[in-house]
Amino acid sequence: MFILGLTGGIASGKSTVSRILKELGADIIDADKIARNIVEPQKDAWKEIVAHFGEEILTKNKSIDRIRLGNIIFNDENEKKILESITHKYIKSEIEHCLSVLEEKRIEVIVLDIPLLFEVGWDKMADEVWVVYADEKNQLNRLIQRNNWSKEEAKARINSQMSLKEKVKRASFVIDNNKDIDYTKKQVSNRWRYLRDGLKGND
Ligand SMILES: CC(C)(COP(=O)(O)OP(=O)(O)OC[C@H]1O[C@@H](n2cnc3c(N)ncnc32)[C@H](O)[C@@H]1O)[C@@H](O)C(=O)NCCC(=O)NCCS
Ligand SMILES: Nc1ncnc2c1ncn2[C@@H]1O[C@H](COP(=O)(O)OP(=O)(O)OP(=O)(O)O)[C@@H](O)[C@H]1O
Repeated sequence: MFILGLTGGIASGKSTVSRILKELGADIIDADKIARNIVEPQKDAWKEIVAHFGEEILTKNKSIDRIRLGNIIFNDENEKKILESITHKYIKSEIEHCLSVLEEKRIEVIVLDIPLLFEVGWDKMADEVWVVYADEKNQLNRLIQRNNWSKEEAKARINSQMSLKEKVKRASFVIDNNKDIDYTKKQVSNRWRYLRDGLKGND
């Protein structure tokens, strides 16, 4: 099974590219979705988070208040490290579980959509890595617009990640997501076809 890592910066367009790949027939593992599942009330990660951050980060129905927790960790590097040391082990084992299920189904290519692929060192799991790139201005504007954040809030999130330029340097392939969606679609479908043709050639 060929593992394709898909990453980028916050709001650079990973979900957009992931949607395009799905339309092309790809199977996708979405780390943000897994990160939400593992912190549901009463699960092990939820218990560890509440033990450290306290009940004040819970909503009335006991689920994690993501806005409150985000405000804490994106303004305090140490608290961010603590949250990651709790959640990443659960996220990794769920990804590994998904991979083993898909391996048995004889899926040819699996896309791992992981925002922190390089930061956490999970690029080692991938056979090649695609980075979705948007320049700083587009990334900031799209983030402000999508999340309704101030410029400062958006900048704090962007700065909490490895710089997108550094990710581009480490990429096997870069998708330029600065123009319209059709331009992005063209790059993705061409490279997807190239990848699939190469795999067929190896049969
Ligand atoms: C802090 C939390 C509760 C904020 O939730 P919120 O709903 O506002 O954001 P969401 O989870 O949808 O993430 C949006 C984007 O933020 C960025 N982001 C998330 N966690 C981190 C992090 N630890 N460091 C840097 N960027 C991050 C990613 O680009 C992600 O795509 C949440 O992001 C979280 O639990 N993060 C820790 C788990 C993690 O590292 N997730 C990333 C997937 S590996
Ligand atoms: N080429 C584009 N032109 C205009 N808007 C775009 C383009 N690509 C993405 N967007 C918009 O920018 C925002 C961010 O895109 P998207 O959600 O795909 O990013 P992401 O990298 O998955 O973000 P996150 O890291 O938060 O999960 C969305 O509101 C999306 O609709």
